[in-house]
Amino acid sequence: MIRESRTRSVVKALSWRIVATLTTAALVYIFTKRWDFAAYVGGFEATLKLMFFYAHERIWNKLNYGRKEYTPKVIWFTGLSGSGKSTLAEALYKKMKSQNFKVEQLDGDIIRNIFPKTGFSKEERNRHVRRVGFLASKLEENGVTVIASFISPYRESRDFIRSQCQNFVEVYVSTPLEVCEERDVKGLYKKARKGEITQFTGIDDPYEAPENPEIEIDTSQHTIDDSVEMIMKRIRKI
Ligand SMILES: Nc1ncnc2c1ncn2[C@@H]1O[C@H](COP(=O)(O)OS(=O)(=O)O)[C@@H](OP(=O)(O)O)[C@H]1O
Ligand SMILES: Nc1ncnc2c1ncn2[C@@H]1O[C@H](COP(=O)(O)OP(=O)(O)O)[C@@H](O)[C@H]1O
Repeated sequence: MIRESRTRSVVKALSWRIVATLTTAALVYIFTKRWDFAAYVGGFEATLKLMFFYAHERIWNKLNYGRKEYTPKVIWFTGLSGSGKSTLAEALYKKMKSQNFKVEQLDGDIIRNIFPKTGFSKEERNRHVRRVGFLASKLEENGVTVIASFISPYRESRDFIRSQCQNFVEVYVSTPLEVCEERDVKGLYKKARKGEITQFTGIDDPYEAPENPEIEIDTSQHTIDDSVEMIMKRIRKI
């Protein structure tokens, strides 16, 4: 959360005072043609209004009227490879960052590049997903909203993360397999079909779709911007 410091209030008060007092002094001079009057009125006005402005700012800082409290969340994108998880996560991250949310992004490919020995067996995927989920819950505990994008194909590991988090928002990116395969962003579906890679989610490895996700998006039906707007709208209510 961003708070106005006392110094910022003082600097704002000063800068505004200079502009406003010069205006007042100029008006007094225009009406009286007296530089001494203009200087006296300007001087008194500046001193009094500086004090009042500071007091006004500090009083408003104590009032909660018109302030909305935002609770941090773990926004978890799950879905097949190529479904659009990373694309949506990145767009949402940029949008939230631009609105000054305290937000962090975690992506399957990036984590796997850091820990390249992570495999794709059920045990390895579950271990990897639970580890990241635990980290996400710690970030959330400390006020950071986490945007995570992992295939996370098994319900048990997603449910584990849900149990660790205060506000878990499961976003099921339900783009059909045929569309993901058609996109084949990294050429992995082609390799999986040829048998050059095995245990590929959706081809020869399972994907357990969420039963009650907070949000479901099929990216073959919605643009990136619409999807991000949909998520933003939904998370404001959670
Ligand atoms: N066998 C197999 N199955 C699925 N995915 C594979 C596989 N081998 C490599 N890749 C690439 O690894 C990315 C998935 O990593 P994740 O950490 O998100 O997967 S998981 O949650 O542990 O299931 C995934 O990235 P995305 O396409 O962004 O999902 C693939 O590029
Ligand atoms: N509406 C959409 N939303 C998200 N991605 C889309 C959309 N339309 C086309 N795409 C494309 O689909 C691909 C999805 O890839 P990616 O985000 O890496 O998926 P994943 O992280 O699920 O593997 C990207 O090349 C993206 O540009």
